[in-house]
Amino acid sequence: MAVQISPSILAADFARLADEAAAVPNADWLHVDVMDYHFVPNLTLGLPVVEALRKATATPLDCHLMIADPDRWAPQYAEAGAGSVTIHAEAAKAPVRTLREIRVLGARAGLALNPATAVEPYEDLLPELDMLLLMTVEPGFGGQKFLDMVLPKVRRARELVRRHGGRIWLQVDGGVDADTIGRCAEAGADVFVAGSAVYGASDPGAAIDGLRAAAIRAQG
Ligand SMILES: O=C(CO)[C@H](O)[C@H](O)COP(=O)(O)O
Repeated sequence: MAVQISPSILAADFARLADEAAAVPNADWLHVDVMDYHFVPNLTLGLPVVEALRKATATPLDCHLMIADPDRWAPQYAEAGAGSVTIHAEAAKAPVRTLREIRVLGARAGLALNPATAVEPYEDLLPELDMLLLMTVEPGFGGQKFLDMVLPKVRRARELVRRHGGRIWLQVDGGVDADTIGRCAEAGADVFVAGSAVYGASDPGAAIDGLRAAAIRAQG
């Protein structure tokens, strides 16, 4: 599995987002956390910022919608130029329709699960997905401690994905750093979101290289 690193701009300087995007030329994606004060107790950014970022960087945008009504808004993020749009299973009321709309609009379609949400009930949705995101913290804030309890679910998700042809990327998000990324990779994740571990480092590009090397080592 190819390792991909998606630095989260949640940990970047919001006053200098174009510069912060330019500081990670070796990133596979830029992870954009959209929060609405409803699905999570935090507020970040929305469509205008995604549209501006799209013009400011060639790095594809990996938009993670932590919002209460993803069925209404997700297609607009695809139209705004996001390369990937992920909706939460806990929030979506019509996930099949929404995931299909995301794909029709040319973006990759992702489904996110909170730490306490089991993956098995969503097996039938796998054909609609390009990526499954397993949260390794409760969504809402950067800088939280990685939840080891999610690792068995990462293993079970990898097995489900394997049974469905292995095409779907398996992303982990929250508390991913040089210490925890190896455990995630060993459990079967292949796309790694890292906020503090990248933008909290003195050299964000070097931090990405270090994370990528650690994940590849753990894959064996
Ligand atoms: O989705 C998120 C929080 O809801 C963030 O992407 C995530 O927490 C990344 O930040 P860090 O690497 O600092 O934990």
